[in-house]
Amino acid sequence: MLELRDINKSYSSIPAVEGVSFAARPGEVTGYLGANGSGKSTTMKIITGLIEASSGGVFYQGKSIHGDLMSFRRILGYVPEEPHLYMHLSGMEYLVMVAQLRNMERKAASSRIHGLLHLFGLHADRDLSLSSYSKGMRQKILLIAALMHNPGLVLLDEPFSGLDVGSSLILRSLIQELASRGKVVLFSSHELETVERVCSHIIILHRGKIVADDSIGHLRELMSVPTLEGIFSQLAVEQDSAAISREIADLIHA
Ligand SMILES: Nc1ncnc2c1ncn2[C@@H]1O[C@H](COP(=O)(O)OP(=O)(O)OP(=O)(O)O)[C@@H](O)[C@H]1O
Repeated sequence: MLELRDINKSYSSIPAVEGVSFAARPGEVTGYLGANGSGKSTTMKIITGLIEASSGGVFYQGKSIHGDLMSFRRILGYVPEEPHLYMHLSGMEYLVMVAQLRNMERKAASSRIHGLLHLFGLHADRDLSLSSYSKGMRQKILLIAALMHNPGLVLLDEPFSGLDVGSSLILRSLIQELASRGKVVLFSSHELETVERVCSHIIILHRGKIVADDSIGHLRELMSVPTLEGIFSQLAVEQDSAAISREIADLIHA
């Protein structure tokens, strides 16, 4: 189980996340939702140890991740929202480099990489440089890099970004398959329809604070709203979309 206990993070004394505590359990897909700037990526980076919380702790299987960050990272698979890829490398070279950094056995890693490239439809492009890949192709490389070592904890920050319909359908099923095999899966997305289909449990952040932590079914009942979009709008959307869109159209029309 992954647990966050009272996480606070400020940038130049401006709070980005405040008092964030939740648990993500094996076998469940936990959706992490919130408007732009609500603190989702900040939380994800704190879980990976990429940035440090101002206070609070992250625990995996009951132990602080900072006790042995290297071992924790070996069981972690992370797809970042804003990746830093080495664009001069080919897809294949990049994945081999990631496998080496993870100390994966060379032959086993190679056969796993070839297999995953085939399944993600990228095998024919494996020797092209990442700079020539489309956004969706790069996203698939990031997914392969995050999953090829069979991580126990899977963190996906906007994983559907750039994927076409067919690939999104595969990823949807894959996320559920990974959870059903006992992994802890935490994923953030703005695609509420996908979240509604895939997640057993959702957490909604609003301005850095958790405003919901429950199953979608229970939230529907509690709030008497039939859809996740309705729940999200009540808890985390403050503006009147129709009024703003009219103002934008008026402004450009003037
Ligand atoms: N490196 C940084 N320096 C200063 N402020 C930051 C930094 N990174 C994030 N923030 C601020 O922290 C807050 C939360 O940002 P974060 O990227 O976590 O939001 P998010 O929920 O992932 O948003 P989005 O949906 O747009 O990706 C925002 O107010 C943002 O401006």
